Amino acid sequence: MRNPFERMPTILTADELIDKAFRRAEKAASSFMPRGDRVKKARQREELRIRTVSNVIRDYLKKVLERTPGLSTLPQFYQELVDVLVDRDTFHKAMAGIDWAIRMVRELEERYVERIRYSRDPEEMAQLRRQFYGRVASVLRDIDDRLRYLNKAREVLKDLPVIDLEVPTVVIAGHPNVGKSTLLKALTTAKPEIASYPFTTKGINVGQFEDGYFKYQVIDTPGLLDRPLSERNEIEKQAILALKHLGKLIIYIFDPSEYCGFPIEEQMHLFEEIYEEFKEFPFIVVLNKIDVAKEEQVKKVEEFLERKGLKPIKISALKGEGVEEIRQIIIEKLRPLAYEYAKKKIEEELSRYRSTL
Ligand SMILES: Nc1nc2c(ncn2[C@@H]2O[C@H](COP(=O)(O)OP(=O)(O)OP(=O)(O)O)[C@@H](O)[C@H]2O)c(=O)[nH]1
Repeated sequence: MRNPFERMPTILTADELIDKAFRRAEKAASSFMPRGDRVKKARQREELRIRTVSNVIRDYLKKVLERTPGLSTLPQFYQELVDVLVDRDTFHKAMAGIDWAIRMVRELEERYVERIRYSRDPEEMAQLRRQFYGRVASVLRDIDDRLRYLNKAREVLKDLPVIDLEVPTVVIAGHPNVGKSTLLKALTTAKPEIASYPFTTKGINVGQFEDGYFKYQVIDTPGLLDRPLSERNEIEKQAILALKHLGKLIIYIFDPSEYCGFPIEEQMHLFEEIYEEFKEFPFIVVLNKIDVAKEEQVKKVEEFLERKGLKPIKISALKGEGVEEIRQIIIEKLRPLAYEYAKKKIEEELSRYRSTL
């Protein structure tokens, strides 16, 4: 899966598009060798200008429409993210405006070509063509606001994280410096990809691993699941909501050694918030940095978790200890889902194949 907005072209402003179309028309007219008498030549040349302007504008606007995904057709995860970044209503209006402009330009083209065909005076033809230019320019200026809006939307939307939505996904949570990215690196084979993420200044880390049959994806979203809820703004809250449509399993990491800079109590508090927020999800609770943590620190967290009926896995992500156990639990919990996803994908491919027969 790629970012659905990746194919959107840069959106030109009305004036840029007008310029482009008029320049192309002049170029076409200057290399054109019309035949016949003076009147015929003038007619052909003016008609060519009008057709070229109309084609350039309509082709470009059609490309914009084709390459802009319909918001409601996007997977839920992307819809949630899009809703915080752009206003759906304005976005739809912008698309409708473009559609309207395409039709208007086409109509003007037909109308003015016809009028030029009836004219016998080259001066009048040039005047009609200039009138056509003026009317087309005014149609485009009418939608200038919408074009500009769409371009701004594109700027943010093209930076949405590229996440494979057809692979079951594990989301890592925990305070900064507890070892989230170290564990992600240890779990996933490929070097984690740092996808940009418009909600935080840091990128989102994405890595995958395979169990021989299926793929699993692990992501770490710095800035989202590493701070108390009260510190998050609306946009971040919405981004967390989006994570709920993506994540199928949460790995929560504690650093009982407190080397991360957050006291155990604070870590417990954050855990409670995230545990509550994602209560419908299976959790794997991890105590990291076991190589440097003191026994009483480990015990303190263990007792806290025991009261909730949870048994943590003790690891050292840095030394790779316990990582394999986590991998096995992920596989055990997500394999049925991985199987479902794979089956769905094969069925889709089959039906696409059948439709080509
Ligand atoms: N001793 C020890 N250090 C570890 C272990 N795991 C991670 N660290 C160290 O802890 C520091 C923070 O690790 P990161 O993986 O960057 O932590 P993070 O949670 O991803 O941090 P943010 O990206 O800021 O959220 C690094 O210096 C790691 O080398 C471990 O098991 N033992």
